[in-house]
Amino acid sequence: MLLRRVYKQHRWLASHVKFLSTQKSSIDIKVDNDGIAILNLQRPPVNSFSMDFLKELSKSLDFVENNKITAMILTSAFPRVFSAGLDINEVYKPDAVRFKEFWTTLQEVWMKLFGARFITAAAINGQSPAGGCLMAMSCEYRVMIKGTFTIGMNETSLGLIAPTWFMELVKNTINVRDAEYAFTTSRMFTPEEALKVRLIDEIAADKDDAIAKCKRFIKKFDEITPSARINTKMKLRGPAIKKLQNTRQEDTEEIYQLVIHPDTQKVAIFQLYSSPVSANPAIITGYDPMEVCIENCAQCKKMLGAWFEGQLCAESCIKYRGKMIPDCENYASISPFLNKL
Ligand SMILES: CC/C=C\C/C=C\C/C=C\C/C=C/C(=O)SCCNC(=O)CCNC(=O)[C@H](O)C(C)(C)COP(=O)(O)OP(=O)(O)OC[C@H]1O[C@@H](n2cnc3c(N)ncnc32)[C@H](O)[C@@H]1OP(=O)(O)O
Repeated sequence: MLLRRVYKQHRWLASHVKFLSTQKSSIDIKVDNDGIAILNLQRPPVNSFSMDFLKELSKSLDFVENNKITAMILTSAFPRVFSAGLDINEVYKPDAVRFKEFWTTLQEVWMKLFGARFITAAAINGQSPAGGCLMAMSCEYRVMIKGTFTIGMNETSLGLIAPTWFMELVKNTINVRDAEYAFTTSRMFTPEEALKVRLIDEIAADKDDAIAKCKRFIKKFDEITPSARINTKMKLRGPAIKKLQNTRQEDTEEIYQLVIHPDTQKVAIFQLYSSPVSANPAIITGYDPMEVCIENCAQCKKMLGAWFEGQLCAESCIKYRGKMIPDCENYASISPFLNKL
């Protein structure tokens, strides 16, 4: 078998991957007996893409490429989340220089993953919104585990517009009508729904089964001449990569302008302060009533959970420019946002 022969050549890799699998590493790489690299993403808590994480991912992809490993499976070490997409901390009040470096790194990682010469598959073992979905979509095959998890492009709900190259990728994977509907409405798909529109290729019972199904896909190439596979993939994917290569600066500038827009920032702050750990009004830098208002909404959401309509509260902060700040312990001030569960 072709893959077995390749594995023999790369048996030594098992002992050489340690440098990428130190305790500090956010990506654990293991090369299995068939010579397939399994990348377990393990950046707590939700594998969100920070600049450092993207750089590590970039190095990991180089490692797979440079060692002529035939195939790679991307998965998550966490039981409920594949990846939460962009790290909100990179989006909230961004420094222009850092953000542009961040986005350039993201473009680079995407081009490496999408244009990888090795076979790529994603074992999606948990939630996969926005950037998490893009990462999976950039692979050649997707298997998602059944359960209450969802996958999709929820950028518009955050006030963001997905980059053109992501839209093109989705349009080339599912049909244009489904893509437009999903992008504009921020629709999140259950595994069954995702399979129906071909956003994913298979559903698995659990992570092991998802990896086994990815391997079954990879095995199909045992019977195919490697150069024919690679050149075909490059012919199909090359134009999209070239297009981004020619427009990288405009793409970065466009996203930066979008990210610093006040409406996007309000959503970003709501997401950030929705965390029980970081919800701390004392952290506020300067007194912006709208900012205080949104932080309080996040605080109340954490206290009251499903009873409280956090997003509605945040929208009201924006609408009334922070003139009516909710106090979680004052029923009158929060009653418009309490639902009737
Ligand atoms: C190869 C190319 C690779 C990548 C391409 C990437 C992007 C480029 C393309 C398109 C644009 C993309 C835009 C985005 O990705 S914007 C980000 C969109 N993400 C979200 O909206 C996800 C928000 N999070 C959630 O919905 C849930 O957290 C999630 C379903 C992921 C998990 O829910 P769960 O109930 O299990 O956990 P939580 O209590 O909600 O969260 C735990 C913990 O994690 C923190 N968290 C969650 N999401 C993020 C994030 N995106 N960034 C940073 N931190 C995040 C959350 O605050 C909690 O923190 P703590 O309370 O401190 O534990």
